[in-house]
Amino acid sequence: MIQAKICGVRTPDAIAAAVAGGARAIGLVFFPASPRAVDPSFAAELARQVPTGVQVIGLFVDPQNDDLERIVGQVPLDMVQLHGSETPERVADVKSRFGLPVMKAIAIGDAADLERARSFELVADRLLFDAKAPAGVSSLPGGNGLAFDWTLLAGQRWSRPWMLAGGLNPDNVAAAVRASGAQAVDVSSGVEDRPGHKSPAKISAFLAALRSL
Ligand SMILES: O=C(O)c1ccccc1NCC(=O)[C@H](O)[C@H](O)COP(=O)(O)O
Repeated sequence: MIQAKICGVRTPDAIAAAVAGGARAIGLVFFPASPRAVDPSFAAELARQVPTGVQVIGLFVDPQNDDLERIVGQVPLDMVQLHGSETPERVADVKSRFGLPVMKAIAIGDAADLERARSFELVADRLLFDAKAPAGVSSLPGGNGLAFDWTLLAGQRWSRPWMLAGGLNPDNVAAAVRASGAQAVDVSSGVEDRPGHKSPAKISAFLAALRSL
């Protein structure tokens, strides 16, 4: 089955639906401006409900070291996701300071953005290709429910595992996988009833669509 990460989870029933449907990772958002943000003590409770074998990934946007230290010390994370304007050097720094693998999110609009992504290929443990945030409309660099041209990824070879994200939902994820060649996908708003409110039914439908591939 294509691997799936359900991002921006804030409730035990969303975790249960993700795990039951075969998700390989859940994402906890530590970006205060997000409607999906969780505080670290609650995040630690949620993380403890995630069974071994399902990764818990902490999402940060241009984090300060003291914020990372506080959260990584409190929440049992398997991986850090950097979703801001972090450089390759900063990715390497976070990896060595905190001893956790790092997934770097890269906003894709055109082929030039894929070339930019190459600079992270040897330093990040995983890459996540997401749509660009709409200029002047959203203050969030991710979780905007927007897709990019999936065919930009077709035929590209990467030395690190990568995930496709951006505007995926139960109705389009199969087409997105076919068009991009993705072996792993990430979803947030496409499995919500409204921003920050995950729908267990939509999570189940999303994962069922992947199982049918
Ligand atoms: O989800 C958020 O609120 C968020 C906030 C700030 C930075 C990144 C954020 N989400 C990142 C993700 O990994 C999302 O799953 C990804 O952007 C796809 O989102 P969507 O298009 O809503 O499925």
